[in-house]
Amino acid sequence: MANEDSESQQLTIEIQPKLVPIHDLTQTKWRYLFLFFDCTLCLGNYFAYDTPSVLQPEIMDRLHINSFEFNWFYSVYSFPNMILPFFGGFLSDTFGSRLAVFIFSLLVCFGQAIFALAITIESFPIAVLGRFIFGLGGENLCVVQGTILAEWFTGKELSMAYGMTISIGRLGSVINNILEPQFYSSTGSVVFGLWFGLFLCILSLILGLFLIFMDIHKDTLLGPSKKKSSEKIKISDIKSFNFGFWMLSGNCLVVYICVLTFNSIASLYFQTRFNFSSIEAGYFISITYIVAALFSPIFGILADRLGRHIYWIFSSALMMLIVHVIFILLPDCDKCIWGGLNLIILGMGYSIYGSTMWGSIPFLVDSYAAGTGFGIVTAAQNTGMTIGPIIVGAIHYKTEHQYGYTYVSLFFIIVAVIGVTTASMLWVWDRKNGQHLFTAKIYDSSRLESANEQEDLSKTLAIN
Ligand SMILES: C[C@H](NC(=O)[C@@H](N)CCCCN)C(=O)O
Repeated sequence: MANEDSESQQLTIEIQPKLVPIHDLTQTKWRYLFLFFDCTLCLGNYFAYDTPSVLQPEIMDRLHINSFEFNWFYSVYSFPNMILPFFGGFLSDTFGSRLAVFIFSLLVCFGQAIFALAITIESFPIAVLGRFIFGLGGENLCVVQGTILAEWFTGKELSMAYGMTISIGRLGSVINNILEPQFYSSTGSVVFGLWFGLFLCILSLILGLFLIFMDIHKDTLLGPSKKKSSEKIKISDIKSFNFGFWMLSGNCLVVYICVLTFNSIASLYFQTRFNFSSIEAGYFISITYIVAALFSPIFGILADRLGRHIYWIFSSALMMLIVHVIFILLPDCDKCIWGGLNLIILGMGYSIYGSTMWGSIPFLVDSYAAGTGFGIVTAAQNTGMTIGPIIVGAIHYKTEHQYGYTYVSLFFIIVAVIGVTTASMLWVWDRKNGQHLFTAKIYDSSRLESANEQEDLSKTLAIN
């Protein structure tokens, strides 16, 4: 009997630290419903962002604009976002992610409504204004999407969760590429597709409201937040962000150039080098996003299981380098598929990078500064998205007559080498500074404190 007693006591003591309060929704299956709402938050944005590029000749025709003017639709989106996501992330840390979700979702809808209206009434300046407002909301919404997710998913499922958001987002891009030309061919007008984009943005906003309600409910069940004043973000805190975080931001800037900037020129690239028609090239360039939509969650789950985020980041940066070296070595050919196969490697590298890089931010900044962290990395990404196409365009313009795409490929190789170098520097830094990117330890002092409190409680129970 005495023996049994001590056995049951031992059992209680062993289980105690693993017990979690059932009123913490982030520890229940409800978190997957939350993940669903989080994934759909940017769906409308991903879809509508890519619409002009799919309907470029038709929109240019309708508004009587040239390709330089058309590019304004993308520049006014990316250029302000070299800075804005930083403020968006800061706003989300200061006033809370829920208010930020609401405001940025409204801006996305408002911007897309203005853009669709402008194309309907054939006004170029109003269309530019619409894209600007759409951009104000769009990138910031994706910042909050990442920030709020880090509050619901801890280290062991974080990369899977980010992988899912990329998967659904890029699915939005692929659906746009497929649906928009169909809408155009069946209605004979670009207008229907643009209003459909608004419908998706409103749908994302409505599902976003469910996400807000779930988050409020989570906090109500947990009781009042015990955030100390020292845990509130101040602008000056940015100075104390560690070297690893800045390396990750620089790495994001260059690696995304290797994927997204390349993707933006890939249609013409495939038509020129491999002699495909624009429709065939369109199919090819979808490969990168289709692979990303399929594989991002899978690589995310693998990274969650195995940890070692820094290995994944390094290998994906290396894959970008391999892809662009293959492209420079590949001879021009008539309708050969090698370029398409190379895009599968690019899509794989992108899936690994997207799910593990964004998922690494909470391992490098304190949780109360997560929004600002996501904002800075997104601002870095948009800097790449703004300068990358300008440099590539200039190189192509100057060298295409004599050298075709050789110098453009060389540029991508140099950028990929910077990607591999920054990933290596991040690796070395991480080894010397707690190995957060190796063991997937959340960089969050408040959670560490509560873990210590729980440990103390279990020790007290064991003694009693
Ligand atoms: C996850 C990552 N996110 C982004 O690139 C964001 N800048 C949002 C882009 C949405 C379209 N404007 C990604 O998609 O890889």
